[in-house]
Amino acid sequence: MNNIRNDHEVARDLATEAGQQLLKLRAKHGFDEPEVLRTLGDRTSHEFLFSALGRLRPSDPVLSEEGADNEARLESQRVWIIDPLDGTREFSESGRTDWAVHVALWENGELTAGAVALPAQGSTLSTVDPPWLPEERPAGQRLRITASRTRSPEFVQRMSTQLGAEVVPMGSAGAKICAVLLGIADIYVHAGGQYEWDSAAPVAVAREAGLHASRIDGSRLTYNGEEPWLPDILVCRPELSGMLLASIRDVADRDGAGPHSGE
Ligand SMILES: Nc1ncnc2c1ncn2[C@@H]1O[C@H](COP(=O)(O)O)[C@@H](OP(=O)(O)O)[C@H]1O
Ligand SMILES: [Mg+2]
Repeated sequence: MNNIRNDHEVARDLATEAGQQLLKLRAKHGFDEPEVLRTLGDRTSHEFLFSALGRLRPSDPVLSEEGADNEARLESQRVWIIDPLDGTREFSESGRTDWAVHVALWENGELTAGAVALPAQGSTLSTVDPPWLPEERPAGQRLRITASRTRSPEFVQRMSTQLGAEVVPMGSAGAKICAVLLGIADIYVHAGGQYEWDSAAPVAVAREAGLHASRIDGSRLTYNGEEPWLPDILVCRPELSGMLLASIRDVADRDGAGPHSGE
């Protein structure tokens, strides 16, 4: 890690290294005991990231899915928000590549750096060099909405019918936001529950690349709150956001689900 120069590179290198450790763990343990593999994966990655950040950025508190909350973060101007293993369920299933490691930096109210490692896809997307978004979607292509494989909001099906869109089920918030960044999907929508660490790093990269990222009522995603609960999110190409927010209002209100039904 001699080449670390700035926060963007710290995020990228640590997420990538944690991902390598997770790949080794999968290779060593196999998939016969998924519960054991999940627990080991969460713990190994958390311990690596927590101790590396403690060494490289000793003054910065860390908010982690796997760590006890550190109240110092509420007074700090810099906080690392990490999800050591996003898509834990998929990590423990043989052959799946939709799981990720998230490392983000929050400074004075904004996400300023972030990286999402997709170890089983052999890549890390980060604010060092965010992916380039094509200026336009290919003409005539059907919209593709990626949503949770296992906890997709009820309104996604109605939304896809209304928009004539295809639904692409996938695990991990990070993998889904990367799918939008890589042009595999056009939209990621989630509602009903999530935490800051599930979206902080991928949202940092998505914003840097020029994507829209907001709550599903169009309001700001805010991080390092007293409660790290951030239950819904929309990520998409910027020119789609107005139309999608209107569609969500329409389909989510129809059954009384409302944009913030998960809170
Ligand atoms: N209703 C809910 N409540 C809390 N967390 C949720 C949730 N739905 C999804 N998540 C979290 O969001 C991440 C992506 O979910 P999904 O794969 O279903 O899209 C997962 O993170 P972890 O894998 O880190 O636990 C999952 O736990
Ligand atoms: Mg997560």
